[in-house]
Amino acid sequence: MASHIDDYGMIGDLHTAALVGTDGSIDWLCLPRFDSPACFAALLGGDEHGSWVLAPVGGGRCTRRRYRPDTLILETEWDTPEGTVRVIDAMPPRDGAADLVRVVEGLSGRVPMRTVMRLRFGYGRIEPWIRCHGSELAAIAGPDAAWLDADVQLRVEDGAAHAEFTVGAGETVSFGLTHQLSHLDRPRPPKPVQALEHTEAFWTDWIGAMRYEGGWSEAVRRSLIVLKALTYDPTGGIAAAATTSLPEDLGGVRNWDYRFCWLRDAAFSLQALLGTGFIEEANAWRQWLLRAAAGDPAELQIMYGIDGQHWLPEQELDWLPGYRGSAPVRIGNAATGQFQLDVWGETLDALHLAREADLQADASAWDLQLALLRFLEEHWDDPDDGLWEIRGEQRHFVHSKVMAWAAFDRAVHAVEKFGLEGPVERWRDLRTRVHAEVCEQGFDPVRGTFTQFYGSNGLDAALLLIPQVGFLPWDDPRVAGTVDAVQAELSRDGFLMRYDVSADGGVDGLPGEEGVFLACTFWLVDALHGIGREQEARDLFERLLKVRNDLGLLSEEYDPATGRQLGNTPQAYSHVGLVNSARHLSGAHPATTPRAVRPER
Ligand SMILES: OC[C@H]1O[C@H](O[C@H]2O[C@H](CO)[C@@H](O)[C@H](O)[C@H]2O)[C@H](O)[C@@H](O)[C@@H]1O
Repeated sequence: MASHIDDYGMIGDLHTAALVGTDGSIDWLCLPRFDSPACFAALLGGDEHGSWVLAPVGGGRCTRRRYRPDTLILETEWDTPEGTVRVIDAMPPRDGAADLVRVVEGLSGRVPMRTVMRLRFGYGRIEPWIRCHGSELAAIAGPDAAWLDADVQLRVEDGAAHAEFTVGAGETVSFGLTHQLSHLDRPRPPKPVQALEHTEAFWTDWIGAMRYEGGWSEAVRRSLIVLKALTYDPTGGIAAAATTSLPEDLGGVRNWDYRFCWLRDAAFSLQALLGTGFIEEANAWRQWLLRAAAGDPAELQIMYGIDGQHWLPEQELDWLPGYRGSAPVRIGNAATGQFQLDVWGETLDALHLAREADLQADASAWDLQLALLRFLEEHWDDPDDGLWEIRGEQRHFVHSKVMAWAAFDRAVHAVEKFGLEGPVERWRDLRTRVHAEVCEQGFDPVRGTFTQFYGSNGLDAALLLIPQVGFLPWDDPRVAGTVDAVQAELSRDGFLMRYDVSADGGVDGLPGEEGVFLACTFWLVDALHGIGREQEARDLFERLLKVRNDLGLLSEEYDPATGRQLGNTPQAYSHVGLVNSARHLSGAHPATTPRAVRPER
């Protein structure tokens, strides 16, 4: 059975990521990219779907683990009756082919170890043809080929590579796995020790460019490393998470594929990266966006593949039973075809933020903005599916309209502040119209709160963003009323649901419940801080920090009843929330002045 979601640590090479359990088992790895088929898919099934165990013979949970400071190198240690042993796992930044290195270090005594590497390509379905000679193994099936080089003799049994060995204090035993497309030549095998040195230098150098001097620095650094690790380096596209189909409702059907780039999530990531000085990543994402969204603005999708791919059809993998029985397992995402009005606002806001942050001028960015605005002028008053991607009836979501307001507002500012050309009078009028409509139809004066959609009985956590985007000032009584109402109706043990799944007769059209949404709870931190309830904001932030696993990782959701994380992991949305809340609580420089804290690297 797969481990608890929060028992997994991530290693990655800026093209893909692997999840390593506290038991030393790698249960998830898609090769060669985040969105490729998995070759280790035990996360969504059992060992028969592919995994790689490297642990003491006695097995069990490790005694402790950590990332090497400021890196994505994972060190897992076991104290056993025979001695203490450490397994170091890393994926060196890609240099041609994908490498995964595992180095066993004896720390004391002599510890008997075992490894079983069961490669199953095609999401656990395809057993490769394996050849093994001594300490080398080659596996091939369809488009995939992989090679394992070990310091110990390997044997093949039951379609998997096995080895048993003993490691003494001061000794090391290394394993290097390389993947390549099967029609290409075998790449050079990794040299594990040099690979670790290279990986360490890469990450420490990268995070060394951070310009953030506020509180909770350790947690912020870790979250930024996660955001970087979820970025597909060749294109700058940012994956929403490293996994598919980890359930929002354990045992339920709310299982989705997050290995794609949502414009919304990426726009939030951009705020966090710009706000901490990472200009290059912001620039790369903008270029990704300009390529992905090129074409007819009416065809703008809410998400694309990490390379800008448009077609992401949703399919169910019926041979995988799902994480602890949470079926179906889905790949692709039908939300791609949805109309989510807020995405125009978030995209235009992100491009505006980039311009304010002085990112190298790019004329095509303004051309894209103009095209998006032309579409928005015609469609801002259409009902949509909203940012929660409901699969029920389309509605006039308040958050969507607020983001349409933000889009017109940023357009007006672009003309006023940067002298760009556009129909500014028309945008000013639209800005006023949208604002008036939202205040009239999206606000319930009896309850003193904005509502989830026009005429709704329900609320949603996205209403907390109203003052953040500048739609109303923090001291407006309607803001305080909304914060109170959202907190009262959507809190579970102090954490926030994104909406009440039962309100308005089941707004999302899906069966089952779900956990509290971590990004939304960070928004509550920001809202409490914004309306002056400082201590409450800090206390909630501290509680959220405790939800992180021992490695500082957050998935999408959390179940306060079991104290376990839920949903895809690690999730950019949640880590962005952490970084932005830390920045807000620290009074750090706004995202628009990233160079203000320290000079550029
Ligand atoms: O449960 C409903 C929806 O859940 C997913 O969407 C959520 O994740 C997205 C990526 O982080 C985020 O942008 C969105 O706001 C979230 O609601 C899922 O991808 C959808 O298909 C699903 O309908």
